[in-house]
Amino acid sequence: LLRWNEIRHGSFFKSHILGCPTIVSMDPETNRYILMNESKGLVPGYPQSMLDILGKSNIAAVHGSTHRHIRAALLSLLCPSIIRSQLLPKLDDFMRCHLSNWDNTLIDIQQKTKEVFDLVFFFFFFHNVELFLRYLCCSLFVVQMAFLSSLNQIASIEWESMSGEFMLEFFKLVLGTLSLPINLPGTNYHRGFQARKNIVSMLRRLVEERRACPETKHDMLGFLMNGGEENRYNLTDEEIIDQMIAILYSGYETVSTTSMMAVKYLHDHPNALQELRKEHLAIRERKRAEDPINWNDFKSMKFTRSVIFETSRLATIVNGVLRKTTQDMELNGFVIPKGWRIYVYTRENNYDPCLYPDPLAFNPWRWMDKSSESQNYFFMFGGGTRQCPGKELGIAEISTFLHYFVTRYRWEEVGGDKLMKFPRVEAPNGLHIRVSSLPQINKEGSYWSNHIATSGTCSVWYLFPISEIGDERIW
Ligand code: HEM
Repeated sequence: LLRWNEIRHGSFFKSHILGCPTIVSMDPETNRYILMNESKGLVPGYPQSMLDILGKSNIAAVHGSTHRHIRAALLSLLCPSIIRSQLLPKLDDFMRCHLSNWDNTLIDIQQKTKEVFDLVFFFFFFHNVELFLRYLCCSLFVVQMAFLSSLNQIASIEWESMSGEFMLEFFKLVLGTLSLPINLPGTNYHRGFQARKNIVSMLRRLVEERRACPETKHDMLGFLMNGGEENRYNLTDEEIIDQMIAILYSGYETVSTTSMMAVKYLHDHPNALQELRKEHLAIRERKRAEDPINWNDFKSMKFTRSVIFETSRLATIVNGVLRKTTQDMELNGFVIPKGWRIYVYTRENNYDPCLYPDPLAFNPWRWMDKSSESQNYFFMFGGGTRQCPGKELGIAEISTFLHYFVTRYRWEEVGGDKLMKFPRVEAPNGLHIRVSSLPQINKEGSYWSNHIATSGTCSVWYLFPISEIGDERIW
């Protein structure tokens, strides 16, 4: 067996992360072994600040039978039948509404995707959004929202600014999880911890209000509280609250950044955009303008799924995952002492030419063969018993966003915006695009050109027969 000071580079080496001795593993085979063998003592090893702020019942903080129990509850919440019957209709409703009025605008698509995907979780969690907002009024923002009486009366601007306030607390929490655990006023950790307290007390009162009311709400919170009809999972209030935070935290940024990067890659690869648009226009052509996309439509989006995988691979939205050893153990010819962290660094695997020929090319077609998703080193959503339970929901969210985006709009980049891929994917000054409407097609096969003129709130539409225009929607 080798000593650690003999090896400082290559695909398996020692470093330090946040003061802890950490092995960085980039070897696909070793990474697979680590992810598949939690039961041998390779448990999640996230930093103390993250565990403190996300809560001790959080799914990433628990192991063994507790993990299995909580994971089963989350999986039942995020499973295909719930996505099909409950989440997809909400998603459609939400995206249809939020992706309107972008015509002739200059937008920062990074900012927009963040806003859109932050808000979407409120719709999933809180069936009765009005109740949630009233609740927030009582606890945080007494004056602003007191006059609201029903969801229909909530102007989207007010709704957005309200949830914006909640998100401010949530952003502090997120920053805190990425800081050194020094609990002094002014530190990110301290602010994050305070934000956790605020969020927990709000959610606790919400859970208590729900308990006091006999009616079961059919939303994520209702499901976590009741485990479906038969109360199968029986989570404590603390566990429920920590899982709500876990879901918000895990879906935060992963989905919005993948969407932003998909928009970027599609812009730079017109062939891929053309193929994607063809797929989505074919869905729209089977429907009336007001028809939502349903499960069958979602399942038919094969090229869209490929675009999402290729975007996750090439941009590498998640660089890797952290584990720690619960005992001394041998790994890859080395003895790793108990308590050391292992950074299962999957970024390199995404650019391995043996796994992905011409790895730096954006080529969604490489995913069109269904078996590519089940290859052994596909780690973009993790692996083993910790594989992302939100994978299918994340894909459904991005697909619905892309559906309304590419069927309603065309866009061009303003240009000059910097894009960073490491240590995290972001556009430090935003990614600005100029958006214009795409001519629409109705079920009978005639186009209506997006508004020719707008006066106040009234838009003038003009119908063109297909024969006069030709199929100019697809470029
Ligand atoms: C493109 C979007 C997403 C990506 C790339 C992604 C990636 C990942 C990865 C790599 C892991 C493994 C973490 C580990 O092994 O320690 C993970 C776990 C997890 N993800 Fe996702 N995720 C995405 C979307 C979501 C969404 C939308 C949700 C919630 C609805 C979610 C909820 C979770 C949860 C709860 C875990 C922890 C699972 C466990 O510890 O058993 N993720 N995700």
